[in-house]
Amino acid sequence: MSRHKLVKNLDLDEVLDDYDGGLDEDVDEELAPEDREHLRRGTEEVRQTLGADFNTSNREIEDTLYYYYYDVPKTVNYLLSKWSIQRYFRAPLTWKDQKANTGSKKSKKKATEPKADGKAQTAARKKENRKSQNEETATSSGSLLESLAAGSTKTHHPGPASIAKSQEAEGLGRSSKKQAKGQPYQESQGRPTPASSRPALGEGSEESAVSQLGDLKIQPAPTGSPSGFATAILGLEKNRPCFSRTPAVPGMPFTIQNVANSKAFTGPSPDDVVLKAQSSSKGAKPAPKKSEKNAEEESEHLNGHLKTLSIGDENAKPKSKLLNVTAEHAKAKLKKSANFVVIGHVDAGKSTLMGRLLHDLQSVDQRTIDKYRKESGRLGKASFALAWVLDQGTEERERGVTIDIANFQFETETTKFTILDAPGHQDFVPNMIAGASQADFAILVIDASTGGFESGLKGQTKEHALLVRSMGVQRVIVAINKLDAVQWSQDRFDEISQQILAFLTTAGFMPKNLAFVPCSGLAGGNVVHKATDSLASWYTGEPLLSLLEDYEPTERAIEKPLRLTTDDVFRGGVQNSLSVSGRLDAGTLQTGESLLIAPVSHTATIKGIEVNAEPFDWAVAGQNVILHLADVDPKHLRPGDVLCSPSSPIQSIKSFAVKLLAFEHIMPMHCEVHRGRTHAPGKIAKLTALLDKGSGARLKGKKPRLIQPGSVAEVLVEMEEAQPLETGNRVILREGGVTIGAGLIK
Ligand SMILES: Nc1nc2c(ncn2[C@@H]2O[C@H](COP(=O)(O)OP(=O)(O)OP(=O)(O)O)[C@@H](O)[C@H]2O)c(=O)[nH]1
Repeated sequence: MSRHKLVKNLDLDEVLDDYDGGLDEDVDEELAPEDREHLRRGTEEVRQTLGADFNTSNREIEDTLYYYYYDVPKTVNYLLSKWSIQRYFRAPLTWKDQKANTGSKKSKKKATEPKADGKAQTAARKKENRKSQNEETATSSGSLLESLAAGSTKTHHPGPASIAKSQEAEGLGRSSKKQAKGQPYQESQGRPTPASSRPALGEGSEESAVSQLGDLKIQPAPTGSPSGFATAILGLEKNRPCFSRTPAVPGMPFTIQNVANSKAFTGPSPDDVVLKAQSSSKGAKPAPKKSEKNAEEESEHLNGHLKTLSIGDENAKPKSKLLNVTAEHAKAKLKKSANFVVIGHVDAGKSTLMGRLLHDLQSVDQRTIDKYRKESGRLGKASFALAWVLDQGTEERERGVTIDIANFQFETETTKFTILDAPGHQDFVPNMIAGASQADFAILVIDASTGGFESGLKGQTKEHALLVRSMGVQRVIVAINKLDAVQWSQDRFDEISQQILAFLTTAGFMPKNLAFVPCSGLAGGNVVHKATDSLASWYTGEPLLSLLEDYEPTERAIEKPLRLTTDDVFRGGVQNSLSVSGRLDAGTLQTGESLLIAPVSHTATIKGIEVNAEPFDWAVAGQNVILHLADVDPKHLRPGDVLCSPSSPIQSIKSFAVKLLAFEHIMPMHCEVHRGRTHAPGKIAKLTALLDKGSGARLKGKKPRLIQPGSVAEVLVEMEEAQPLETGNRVILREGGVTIGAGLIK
């Protein structure tokens, strides 16, 4: 994960408090040589992107880079947004202005507080900030409205304070690095064989999966701890008191329709700021153009109106419409939707393939791709231009490696798809697990180039396939990629298909749920359109896109008790100081409904719901949602928490029996228990019994002292802290950066 993604956790007020007009001297001193190098290179890149005419100081660029953890596109976006706001209001605006105007109270406070006691100040501020968060959001909107009212006389524009506040509300302002570590509350910034012979995608036997997995000869995963880099960014530290979260999907995971297109101006335009404030006020509408003659009279009239306007108490308890959600869902006849995870060994071409898919579907325009081509060319990585559509982080781009799950939505005539592009590198398997936990099916990308397939087999190809199967994924489209690199050789395709088919069937996948397509993400053959290269004419089957559309939705657990595992916690905008995202695992929910947060047992009320970025009154199992919450302190919510109904709560448990497929030798040992995007420390306390791979029955004999890789067994896992887990949940056990087993809680 790129460092800037952690910045979502930061608190603007805290930074503004501390901000003295440049990088603090102590921060400057703290900078490691690589940070200084990041700053230097980032500043050069920002200057190049903005052009020689763009008027800003190096200091300001450095500050912005620092805030965005050296993310150049975000820095450019911020500076451009700021520039457009300044131009709009024709008043120079600096962060010093922002600070002076947003917090004279704070400035005074700061003057009287000794800087030496920074820690205490920070803690106090955090407490105070949390307490007054909602109040401040409303105030910021209020001050903007007041400015608008005054502005209608054409003599007064919102001052920098309002702008700064609205920037803050929209995540445009600076934040502090300090709060990044371990703070749960975040500021949001923010396909086979020819068609005739290809088997149809269908259902597989769930029970047989774990047992069939047992027949496998599992390639031992490379041993050794994750790199320092991975440990730092994945938060793999031991002894955390509760589930810690694998790094978040960048931004708000299920609202971004087109990340690439949104990059140019991610901040709101001045018009957006004004319109948002107008629309959030009760009944206020943009005023029509007025004639000079009655402008004054009308502006007074408008002032009167605006004085009566107020932003509603965002914590006011929303009323439930008491809908029968199941009936509403049946009535709505929604387009089918599916999440798919893209897996495979590092550099198999996963991101490039998805970039190609989006490009050919025109979800990303040619200009953006050209820009990426130019920028990646400058880094000597021109071949990664398509991958950049999904790999948005600076480190990801510089290293040419996907680190975190990238999330992207697109729509065809028949289906709304969410891509979960998983990292292939072994250090980032936890992120791949996070993606797989939300997937309906998988695309397994295989590098067909000479040596590429073979090294993938030794690497993550098999581990990824086993992990997705262990997590309940039954359908796999095998994209045999980079065929352009082997002259679209049919022999190569057949050889790879046979080997992968044999492996996947042994791993518990049913052949009817597997499909194979020869393709090239880089050249574009058989992705959205059929390959035009004459060397590929032997393939008469469908391109990848058609295979995606063949997906038949499975039955969702709508009738079961509500379960939503939160994927992200963030500030969802001016009116929504606390929002969460995630996929509904089971049940239904509606606006006004009360939720119980597990494991903390606090309640919250649903103030608003977004499904695939559109407002809805309800949502059902299987949908990706954003919930805007009221009646809850942000400190009670962490990514990975489970939201449920107070009438059917999930229990938090400290130990559980799990039917486990061993990936490695297993004995009583420490392990990390991964569930979706979270993981927590625990231990395998007891090896209860070896199980028959076919029937799952306990094998007679002594209790095992060691479980061999490939065996299926029942083991007892004990957690350091109670966690919301229940029968039927799937968990992955890892130790020292290696997956040791996966299974189903009994
Ligand atoms: N010849 C050829 N090269 C490809 C193709 N697809 C990807 N590549 C190259 O393979 C390299 C890795 O591509 P990525 O898309 O980043 O691979 P990835 O699987 O997403 O990598 P990670 O997510 O980091 O595991 C890049 O240099 C691509 O240009 C292809 O179809 N043909």
